[in-house]
Amino acid sequence: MKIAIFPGDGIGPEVTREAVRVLQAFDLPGMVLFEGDVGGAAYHRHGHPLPAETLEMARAADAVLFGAVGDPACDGLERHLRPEQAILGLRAELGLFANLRPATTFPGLEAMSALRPEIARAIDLLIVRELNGDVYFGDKGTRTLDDGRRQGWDMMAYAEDEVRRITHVAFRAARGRDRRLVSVDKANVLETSQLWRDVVNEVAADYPEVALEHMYVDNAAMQLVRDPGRFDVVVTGNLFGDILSDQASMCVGSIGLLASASLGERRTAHGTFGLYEPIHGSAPDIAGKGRANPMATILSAAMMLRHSFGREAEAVRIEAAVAKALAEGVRGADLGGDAGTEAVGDAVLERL
Ligand SMILES: NC(=O)C1=CN([C@@H]2O[C@H](COP(=O)(O)OP(=O)(O)OC[C@H]3O[C@@H](n4cnc5c(N)ncnc54)[C@H](O)[C@@H]3O)[C@@H](O)[C@H]2O)C=CC1
Ligand SMILES: CC(C)CC(=O)C(=O)O
Ligand SMILES: [Mg+2]
Repeated sequence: MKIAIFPGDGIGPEVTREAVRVLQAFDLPGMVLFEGDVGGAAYHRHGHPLPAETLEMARAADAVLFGAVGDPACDGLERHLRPEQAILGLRAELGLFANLRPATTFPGLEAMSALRPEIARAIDLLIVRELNGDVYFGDKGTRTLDDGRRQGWDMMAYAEDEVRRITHVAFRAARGRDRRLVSVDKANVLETSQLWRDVVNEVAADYPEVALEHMYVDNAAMQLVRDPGRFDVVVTGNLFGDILSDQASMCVGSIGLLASASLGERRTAHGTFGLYEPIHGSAPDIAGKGRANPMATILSAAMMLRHSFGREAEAVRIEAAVAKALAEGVRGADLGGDAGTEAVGDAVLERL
């Protein structure tokens, strides 16, 4: 059980610390943790956001626990040196194409949702976001047009095999849940999306037991707040999945609650190699204040135990402890309370 810990920037180290405490509480046989530099922290120490030794560390591990990257002091750097390149680079280099982002209502937390409690109560969805393609990884640049105006451009593209493999992941997930899949695209405008839709329809033939629906992303954003209960599994591209998952977090109550698993094809002794991280970023506005909610990272550690180590029982214990803490009124500042990062970690540990 080799776990690479990459805390990163801003609140990354604060929330990762609490998740590590939870992992260590199980005292699992053979669990080894080693820590590496990523993001702005790595740039300041090594001159690069994803140093070669960090990437090697990830390759040598069975799983990676990732905090967050992003440092306003680095916003002026050339793009390839910016902190965000660390997470993009890890996702690409490690072939982590499937990003699972579950969003489920916690009993007792309905009033914290940005939606009305009776609407929030029904949320139990899984966003399956493609993570290795789309406009995030296309060629990009800025150029000067003939008339002297500057133009920024980013290439959006998906190859059919990229769509096919993430669609299979989503259908398999739907098969194990409520057998409803919504594919989100913008096929009325984008060629990338038309191909996406065509390939999803082709793959659907293998899963007749799953009800498939296509939805344009603008409508999906609206439906997500109108009636989130209508969604079971959502499959979508990198950009749309990024945006919709932040939105889903506020339907649940806070971005500090949503975990994620990024998986590829590499197998470990007990599951799939993966990178596990909260869906939020480095939150520079609250960094260093001990106010970040570590629950999303703690729940990401639970996903790690489940997907990379086959430790379902321990994963369920963590998820139950978080749910219990929330049900018993433990609230970070993001949920209108005054429990600090460490106090939230303590509350989860006490309920394990
Ligand atoms: N995977 C990653 O490492 C990601 C990195 N980023 C980076 O993070 C930096 C900040 O980006 P933002 O757009 O501000 O997004 P963000 O997710 O870091 O923060 C958005 C808002 O949510 C709050 N927030 C986030 N996590 C929280 C938590 N655990 N507890 C309580 N409040 C929390 C923040 O205080 C802020 O007000 C940028 O450099 C961005 O590129 C953003 C998203 C993902
Ligand atoms: C920082 C970005 C590269 C990605 C992002 O916002 C995310 O994965 O949620
Ligand atoms: Mg995001």
